[in-house]
Amino acid sequence: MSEGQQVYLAFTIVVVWTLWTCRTVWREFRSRAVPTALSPSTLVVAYASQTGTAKALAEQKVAALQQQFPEVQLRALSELTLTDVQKVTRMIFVVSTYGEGEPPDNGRRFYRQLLRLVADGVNLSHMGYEIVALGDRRYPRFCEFGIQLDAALQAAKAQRLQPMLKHDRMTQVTSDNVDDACVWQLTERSRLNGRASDGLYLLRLSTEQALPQWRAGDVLDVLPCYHPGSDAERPEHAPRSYSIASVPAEGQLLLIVRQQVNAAGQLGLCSGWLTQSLTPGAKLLGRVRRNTMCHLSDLQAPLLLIGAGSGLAGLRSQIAQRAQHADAGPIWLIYGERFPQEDVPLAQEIDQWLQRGVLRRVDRVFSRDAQAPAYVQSVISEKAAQVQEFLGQQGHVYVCGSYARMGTGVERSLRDAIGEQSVDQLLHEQRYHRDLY
Ligand SMILES: Cc1cc2nc3c(=O)[nH]c(=O)nc-3n(C[C@H](O)[C@H](O)[C@H](O)COP(=O)(O)O)c2cc1C
Repeated sequence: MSEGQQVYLAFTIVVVWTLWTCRTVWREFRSRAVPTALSPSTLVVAYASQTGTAKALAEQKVAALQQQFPEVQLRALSELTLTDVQKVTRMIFVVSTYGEGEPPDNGRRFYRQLLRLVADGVNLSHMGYEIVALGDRRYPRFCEFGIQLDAALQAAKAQRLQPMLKHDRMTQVTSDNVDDACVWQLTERSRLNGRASDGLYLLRLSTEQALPQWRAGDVLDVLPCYHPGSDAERPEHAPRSYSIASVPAEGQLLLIVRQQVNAAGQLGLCSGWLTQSLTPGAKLLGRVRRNTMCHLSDLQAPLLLIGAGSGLAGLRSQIAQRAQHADAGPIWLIYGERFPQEDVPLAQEIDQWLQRGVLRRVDRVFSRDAQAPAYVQSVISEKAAQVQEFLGQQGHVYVCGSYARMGTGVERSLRDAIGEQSVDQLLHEQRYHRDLY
């Protein structure tokens, strides 16, 4: 081969190699550049979901529609703007209701924006829509967000293509097939507080079946007052949900259950059964329910855990998950109870985690402390600058406990402490997780 031919060959190889690399990079870029742009022919299935049920239903819908509508796209409402909506001609909304008839966190911004545009006289008459609303009839405002969203879309002159479908959580769950539920055995139950009333209990459950692979943040739906394997008929009670307090790597499923007692002194149906009637060794039927909005994938990011009472369950599972990873990011735990002497559940374990460095910082506060009564909200307000510094740009907030007694107060104090915009950003970037009941 002459020198000229050699140079030509080398040149050709370099060009082909460069083109090939560019093609590969472009393909990779394109495959990652989701979501793809919306066009008038795109059918958008948009969900707003707090604990993942509406999201899962929306995913099922997209899978079912793919054959008929190849251009179907799944989006969280938080990923959509009104400009997007003005581009498409057909949408299906799958939305749950949260709080006291409010939108879930990832639907709030979109809804606020929609209301603003409606007030400005926006016209969405080019768009047809359907709403699938998820709710729970035990709440006074059943499926309220679906209803409000429908009213706003009507006011914007969008066309309702189907009457709204309302799913009641209880009928949905009870009519589900419980065959894929797991039979659990209560191996141990211990009392976590020393007070005469408001017993808080740790339940250890094991199973002879393969251990389900749940994730921190998931929930166990328990069928109350039913002993699997006995001849007794299955009672007609709706399952009760409990945040799972452990991770599968621990080899057991832990629950932290508050014994509920009504004004007449009667024990709560499921909590009374779990904390009193059920004897160790007895079996129960429970199914793990995925709570995808409470799954934390970024284990390196700072994590601010806030909770009170039995909310410790959800917080414990997040700590246990990070305890499995040597390089996990820092955790700051803020936990509230009532009495400093009697109410320090899992004290030993938490202190060990603190010594091992799994927890960076722990603040315990007590609302009935004679010297310094305080709620978790007070810690956020008093340590506002430290909260802001701890969270930085990547930090996640995880709140677990009673919605009425704690959830709304925590959000208010966070907004005061780190600013409206930062909290909206946390919500938008799905870094604010709330497992509230
Ligand atoms: C704290 C809290 C508040 C709720 N408030 C309502 C409500 O006001 N109205 C309603 O119909 N359902 C309410 N629900 C029930 C949920 O909408 C229902 O469980 C739904 O299936 C959850 O769907 P998701 O997992 O997609 O968020 C509430 C649930 C929780 C945990």
